[in-house]
Amino acid sequence: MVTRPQVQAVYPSPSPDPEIAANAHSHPSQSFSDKVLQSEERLISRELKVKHGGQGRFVRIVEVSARDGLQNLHGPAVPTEVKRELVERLLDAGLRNIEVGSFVRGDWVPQMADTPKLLPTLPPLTGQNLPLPQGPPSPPSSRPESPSASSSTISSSPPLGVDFNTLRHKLDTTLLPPQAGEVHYPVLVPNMRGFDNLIKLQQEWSAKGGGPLTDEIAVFVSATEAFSQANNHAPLEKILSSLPPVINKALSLGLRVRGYVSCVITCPYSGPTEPQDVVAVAQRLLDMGCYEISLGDTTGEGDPASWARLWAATRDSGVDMSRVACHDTFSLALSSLCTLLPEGLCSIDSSLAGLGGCPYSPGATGNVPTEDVVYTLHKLGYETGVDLDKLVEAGNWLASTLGVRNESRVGRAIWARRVARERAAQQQQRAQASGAGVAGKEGTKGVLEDTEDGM
Ligand SMILES: CC(C)(COP(=O)([O-])OP(=O)([O-])OC[C@H]1O[C@@H](n2cnc3c(N)ncnc32)[C@H](O)[C@@H]1OP(=O)([O-])[O-])[C@@H](O)C(=O)NCCC(=O)NCCSC(=O)C[C@@](C)(O)CC(=O)[O-]
Repeated sequence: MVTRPQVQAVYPSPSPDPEIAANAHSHPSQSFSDKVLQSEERLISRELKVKHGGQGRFVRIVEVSARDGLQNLHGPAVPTEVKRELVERLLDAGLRNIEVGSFVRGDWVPQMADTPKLLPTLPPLTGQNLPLPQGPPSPPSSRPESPSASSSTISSSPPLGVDFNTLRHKLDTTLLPPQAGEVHYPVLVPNMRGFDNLIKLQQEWSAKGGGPLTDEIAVFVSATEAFSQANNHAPLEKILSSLPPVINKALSLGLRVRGYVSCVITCPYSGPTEPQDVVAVAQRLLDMGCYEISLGDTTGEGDPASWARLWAATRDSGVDMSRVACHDTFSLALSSLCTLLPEGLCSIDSSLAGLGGCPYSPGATGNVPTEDVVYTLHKLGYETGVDLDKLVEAGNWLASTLGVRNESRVGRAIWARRVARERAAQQQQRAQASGAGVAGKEGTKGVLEDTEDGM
């Protein structure tokens, strides 16, 4: 019998900079953002508009902070309202594939127990043609709207009241494929019981006139026997043979099914994983009807060499498995991703502010921070459809709200610069108001130079 491991909180809870915290709590469409929008200095990512290497190729981000990020947090349950705002902020930043929760046992993973409560509160799925941050207005959705649509409709007005078309920061949308605008809210489903709970919820919601709550489930399997026992509480073969009815039922109801394979590089209990074991499990999931497989480095021990080895094995199998979920435990996630990008990596699972970990992989940190991934991709000339500035705002808001450290170095750096600029602008205003314009300008110059030089 496998007992639930005692895992210490992964994140310390430092007191965030009060000024940063105050700004992080402000609504993105409110004064701080407005001021920044007016500032020529807003676009810290302006220098990213290079086109080399990636040649503008679109790389999809699957954002997992609301599920993988929160599932491991100890202490009081994160309020459903915070999760809802998180999803809205992610949508506002341009993310479209947002994993929002799990239908697992609430007593095993308490932070996911409110998933049935959360789903009906989210901006309704609009299916096709949700406007990208910079895209043209979309036609009205033909799908039925949820009862909450009047207060939270994203097809006609974006969730945070931001008119995307007025944003000065324009991403190069000409390079984004049409499906980049589609919203998906995948939810983790371990077994038929979990799937039945989802369907029951949908039926109750539909009876009230609500629309689809999700169009995607994700099933998860380990590449190793030991992790299957720890995570799914059953032997690997038993889990694999239990999934076809779940997947068939989901497909028959029009849901798409994503497959996760965990521990693709190493297992916290059995050591290095053989690439052929990963390929064998992934192949079974694909044969069952999963539309894609996310290869999960659960322990975060992957490096460019081990990923290259696995990549070669998946390629030799003749099956496309070019989607990965790297935890960043040993800080090599970005290096690994950069190695895989020229090899055809097309989708990356990542977590806002690097939030997360796995309850069954002691010491593992969260998925690689989304801010760091987006920054790197844009820098290398790939497109994501994501507004880095808004993402950074969301990451700082999330870390501050939860009282945890923001694990995104990009997020911290960009936010610090913005705070410094804001401070400088305030100093300048004060100096001008007091009639000391020249002195004020000199003071501002000093603040900006200090900040940029210091990073
Ligand atoms: C897998 C289970 C559900 C099996 O749970 P179990 O207890 O082994 O299931 P069981 O079949 O023995 O049933 C025992 C009781 O649980 C109930 N039950 C059974 N299933 C469910 C369900 N779905 N929801 C609610 N209740 C459920 C079931 O109905 C029964 O209740 P009773 O009849 O005695 O009253 C459990 O072990 C569990 O919840 N584990 C947590 C797994 C988890 O969430 N892990 C973290 C996510 S995976 C991950 O993070 C890795 C990933 C995906 O991110 C990739 C990567 O980065 O590596």
